[in-house]
Amino acid sequence: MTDLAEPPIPARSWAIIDSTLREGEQFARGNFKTDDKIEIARALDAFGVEFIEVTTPMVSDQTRADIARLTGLGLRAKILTHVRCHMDDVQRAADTGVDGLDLLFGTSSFLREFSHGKSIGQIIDTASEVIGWVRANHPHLELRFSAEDTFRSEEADLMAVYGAVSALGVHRVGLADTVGVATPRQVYTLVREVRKVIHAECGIEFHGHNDTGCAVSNAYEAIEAGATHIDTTILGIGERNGITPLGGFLARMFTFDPQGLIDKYSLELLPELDRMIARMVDLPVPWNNYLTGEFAYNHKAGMHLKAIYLNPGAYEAIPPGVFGVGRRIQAASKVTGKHAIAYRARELGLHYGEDALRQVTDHIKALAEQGDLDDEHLEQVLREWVRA
Ligand SMILES: CC(=O)SCCNC(=O)CCNC(=O)[C@H](O)C(C)(C)COP(=O)(O)OP(=O)(O)OC[C@H]1O[C@@H](n2cnc3c(N)ncnc32)[C@H](O)[C@@H]1OP(=O)(O)O
Ligand SMILES: O=C(O)CCC(=O)C(=O)O
Ligand SMILES: [Mg+2]
Repeated sequence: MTDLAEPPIPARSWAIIDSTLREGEQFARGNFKTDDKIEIARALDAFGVEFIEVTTPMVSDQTRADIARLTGLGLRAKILTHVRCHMDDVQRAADTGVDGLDLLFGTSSFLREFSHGKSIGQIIDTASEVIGWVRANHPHLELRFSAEDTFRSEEADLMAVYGAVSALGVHRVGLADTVGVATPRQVYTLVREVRKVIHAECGIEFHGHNDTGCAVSNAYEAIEAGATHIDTTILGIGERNGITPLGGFLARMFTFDPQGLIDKYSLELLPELDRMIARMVDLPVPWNNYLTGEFAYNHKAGMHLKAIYLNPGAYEAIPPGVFGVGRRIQAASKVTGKHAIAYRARELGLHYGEDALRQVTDHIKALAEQGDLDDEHLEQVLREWVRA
């Protein structure tokens, strides 16, 4: 028999930059107050993300004060602020107590024409002034430079910009799929190309929007190609329909390196994180959310249920308990089968012969044609059938 499973990829070293407190503030319903920000930062820290990205202090005095509160919490996670590659912004950001600055400058023709109006040469000149100033005056700060709208930028422009900022000594470069247009193959190829023009210790960060549904797979391909940092937000909140969700990304990575993830993160806290953000943005956790959605571990069809009772791994790629969630068995539907009914009956201390089991199963399937039965109704039918 042919084994269709891909061989596991070797464990790679990567870290999460959670941007719920930056990209998440750009979500339609994201407007976090000081206490919310503290709650989010503490929860992310308890979960174990390595970095927390916060909004630029240029937004307002309140935002600046909030950043100072967050940096004073003594969290284990490093706090980064996301700022334009501009002297005013970095001067304002440098003394907020953050561990690093995530600089960005749009390099696509869209952003060069309609956003900041600078040429590639001017971008490199400004980057050298800004990076030079930070390195001279705040050498402890971790520096990242990202070419916003990377995947609609010219490759030659990108290589010139990344090569220049790497030579100026940034710790990481960022590739941003700002409008969510990149394919996994494009991400893989570009990360490999960028690696060739940056210094050996320079990290590569990937930030992917989900407009075309590729945010998780693009993050995965970035890592495959050698990226070292992935941007996420809780529930994927962000501009438009958001970015790589923390839970979805971890689900993807768990299948390759379960123990690595268990060692690095408090995975069982994920449902609390998702519920916390759902509460703050006043929306439900989506029913089909990765791992924590209401039906993410619902099992219904008879063929599935037979196998699930014997070994849940038969129809689950990831054990739910690791992520602090439970499975739901929906035995009383028209798509159920005799094994599921027998199992539920045994749980209730009821036993049927083969014929009776077939009959009660068919009866339940017929009843369910009018709508699925809840567990109480199923129990009632099973008990009455035994008496009958
Ligand atoms: C894809 C992303 O998510 S990028 C991150 C987006 N984040 C934010 O916008 C953070 C929140 N933003 C804000 O609070 C405000 O936009 C501020 C404080 C940054 C700027 O506010 P304003 O001065 O009122 O400008 P406004 O927002 O209307 O326009 C953006 C300005 O940034 C400039 N700009 C855009 N990108 C860059 C860049 N990488 N470096 C320098 N300047 C830039 C634009 O040219 C424009 O300035 P201009 O009016 O001098 O041409
Ligand atoms: O700074 C970055 O790398 C990402 C900025 C951003 O949010 C985007 O391009 O979508
Ligand atoms: Mg973004």
